[in-house]
Amino acid sequence: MQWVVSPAAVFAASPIVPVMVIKRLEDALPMAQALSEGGINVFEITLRTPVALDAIRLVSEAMPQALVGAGTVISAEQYDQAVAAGAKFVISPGATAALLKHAAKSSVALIPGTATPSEMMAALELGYDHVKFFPAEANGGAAALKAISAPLPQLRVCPTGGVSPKNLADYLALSCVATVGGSWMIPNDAVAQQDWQKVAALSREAVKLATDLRS
Ligand SMILES: O=C[C@H](O)COP(=O)(O)O
Ligand SMILES: CC(=O)C(=O)O
Repeated sequence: MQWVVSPAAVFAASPIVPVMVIKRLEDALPMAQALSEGGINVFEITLRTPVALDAIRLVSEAMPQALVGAGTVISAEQYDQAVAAGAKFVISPGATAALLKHAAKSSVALIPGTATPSEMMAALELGYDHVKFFPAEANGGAAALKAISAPLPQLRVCPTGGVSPKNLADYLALSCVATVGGSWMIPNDAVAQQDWQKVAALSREAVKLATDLRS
């Protein structure tokens, strides 16, 4: 792969990758700044809203020191749009052969979503050794990931979907888990009220918890 920023660098940059859904473009920068104030400088801005690409562009330009990525990328066309907007990495909920092959030719890394040994093996066959386990809790949580990853020790995994302070310890205890994805530090009510202090405080608590659990 000829990726400028490796998935390993993304995983190493933060113990938590915040999954961001931005409905109002005006929220993009304050949300990213609040996460950063709390110690999180990797952002997954999901292409789930019409303003997502503009948000990626805005945050990338305003916060060049941060690693701004795109999430919920499910097609090659969206991949190219995210890259054009400035995404430094791309995350997908799934792992189609078309997307994996497209991203292998790109300069921007893809972290594909996988949920089964077969999907992880298919990703490995195409050179992907950093994947997401999605949706983590609905697929059996840390116990399932522990069992699935045992025969695939070369994989580094970011569990996402239902990860919270309650189960963070179980995931971080697994040797395959380098970082987790989650949205608990960006609750919908705080975003609706533009309560960025709350987002910053929850981010700070999340980073402290992850750091304490790892030490
Ligand atoms: O689709 C949901 C995202 O992966 C984040 O999941 P979460 O809200 O359970 O953390
Ligand atoms: C679930 C997730 O992380 C994504 O939509 O890419």
